[in-house]
Amino acid sequence: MTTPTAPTASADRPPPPRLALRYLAARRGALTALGALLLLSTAMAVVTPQLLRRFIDRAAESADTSSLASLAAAFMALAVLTELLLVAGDVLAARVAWSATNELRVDLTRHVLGLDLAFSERHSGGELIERIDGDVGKLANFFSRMFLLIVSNSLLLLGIGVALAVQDWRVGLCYAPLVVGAVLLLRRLVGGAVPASAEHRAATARLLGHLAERLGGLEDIGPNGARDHVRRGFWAHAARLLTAARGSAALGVRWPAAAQGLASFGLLLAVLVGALLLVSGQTTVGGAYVFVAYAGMLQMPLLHIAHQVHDLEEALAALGRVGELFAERGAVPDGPGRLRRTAARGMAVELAEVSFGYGDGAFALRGVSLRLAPGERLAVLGRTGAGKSTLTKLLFRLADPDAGRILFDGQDLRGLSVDSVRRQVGLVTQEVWIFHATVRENVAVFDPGVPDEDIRRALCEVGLGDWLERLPHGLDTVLGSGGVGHSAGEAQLLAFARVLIVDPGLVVLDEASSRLDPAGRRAFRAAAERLLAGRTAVVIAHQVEAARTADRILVLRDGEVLELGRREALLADPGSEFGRRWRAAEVTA
Ligand SMILES: Nc1ncnc2c1ncn2[C@@H]1O[C@H](COP(=O)(O)OP(=O)(O)OP(=O)(O)O)[C@@H](O)[C@H]1O
Repeated sequence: MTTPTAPTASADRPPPPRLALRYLAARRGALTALGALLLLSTAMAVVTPQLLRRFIDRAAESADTSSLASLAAAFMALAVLTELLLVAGDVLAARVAWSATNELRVDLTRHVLGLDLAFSERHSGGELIERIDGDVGKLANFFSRMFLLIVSNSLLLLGIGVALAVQDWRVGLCYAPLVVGAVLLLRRLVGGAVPASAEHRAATARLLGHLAERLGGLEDIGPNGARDHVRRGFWAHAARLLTAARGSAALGVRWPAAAQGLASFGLLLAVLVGALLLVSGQTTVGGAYVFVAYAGMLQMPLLHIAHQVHDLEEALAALGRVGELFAERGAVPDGPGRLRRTAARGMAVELAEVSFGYGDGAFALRGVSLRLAPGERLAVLGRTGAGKSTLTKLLFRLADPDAGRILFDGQDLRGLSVDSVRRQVGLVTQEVWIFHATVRENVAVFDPGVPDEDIRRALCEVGLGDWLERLPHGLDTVLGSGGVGHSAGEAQLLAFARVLIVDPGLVVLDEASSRLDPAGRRAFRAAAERLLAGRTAVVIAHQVEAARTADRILVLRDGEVLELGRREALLADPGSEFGRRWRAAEVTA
């Protein structure tokens, strides 16, 4: 049986390096320019102490002031140029980082939006925000200059070593093991901090997920006295986050401290060696200065390399998580075709021996067969758990049947793209999501191609004409949190207007009016009549009253068809369950 709730990671997930290459390759030009800038500033960092050395030695030899002045001018020009290169590098790196991470965020968001209900049931909103924004944010440095910094700082270390060895091979000899030892030690310390930092991020994601979920249910939490429980949950998550953050911070400071210690040790060594060589007359004051200057410069590339390696490990972990998210597939595979409607208004709908289960061994629907001609209206009744919403999910192609077929206008849904099917099914449930956006955007669902006239007409048709008139800025009025409020009934009618704009071949109303009061239900019914007129429709309800205008009735029990037939025929049948419930409800047809 199909398991729409099971994770559906697939084997065609792009491995992290390939995923990264896709975004890096698109920025080849900027990255090459950035590499050139970094190389140039590295070369300048190695050359600068040599200029100073000459200056000091010439000054000690009491050389003429004009050559000293030109050396000083060259030094200043080099310093200014170095700063300019740094600024240009920062600007370029920020651009690359922003454009690459934003592109990745957009791609990820689009991918997540294309996934199905089962996916959103498995992941809380807070967790997804952390993955789409938090994990991707970790990649900013990776995309812009992580590798370039590792390379340029390694080159700087090499350049310092070569410059020292050229000047005095004995100093060069001391330098090499010091640097190799430092890099190995830092590598160990940095590696040790990575699991703690991963736990820190995971604890953050859990807290955000918890908060988002509880905030979503705020309306139910207050009246039901669950505030203390929510507060305790928050403290428990926050306490775990604090422990993880402390652990990560404690390990995170070890390697910068070690790098600083090593650099100080190198500086001390350089001062000693420089003093010894100077006193023994084997080097000049300028030469001794260069030893000390290069030793002082050691700390920066060591810290940078350690930092970048740390970031690289975090970035690879983040890339792995991003890759996992990209690998999520909907429970329903796309078919090769696109749904074609054969009539202008409603579609013909057919279910042939449809069975479906949620993977727990039980059937939610079993052997359901029915046919609806274009424009026919079916009311689906049944007790709780009878399989009504499961039928909705299959019609909206949130899942495919385990056995049997569903056909729209004679086309098997399995052979069609999911998107083309969902475009032809207008689904309204009791949960209507009103976006914090204008009325126009809410009705057209952000499609800028929908003319205002169509939006106004749709709103009037569902009975929201007067409501629109009263809005302070008409279609430009912002709804949702912080904007103009709306009732549950108005939200339902807005959902109807959305369906009218899309003009689907099948409309499914799933318990859509169950939260409304009698007045709201009357407005709903009137709007539903206008919406459903001439369209094929499936109306799912607990209340038998919803079958008042239906052509056909389907009564489900434990996933199986208990009764199916034309409404009048069932009403005329004294043994009909639907007829019995209809009479019990004293509804007049
Ligand atoms: N996501 C799910 N995972 C596992 N089982 C599910 C899931 N959704 C529904 N079921 C089970 O499938 C069966 C049919 O459920 P369905 O939601 O279709 O019933 P329903 O008629 O719509 O009920 P209600 O009127 O209460 O909404 C029930 O036994 C239910 O427990």
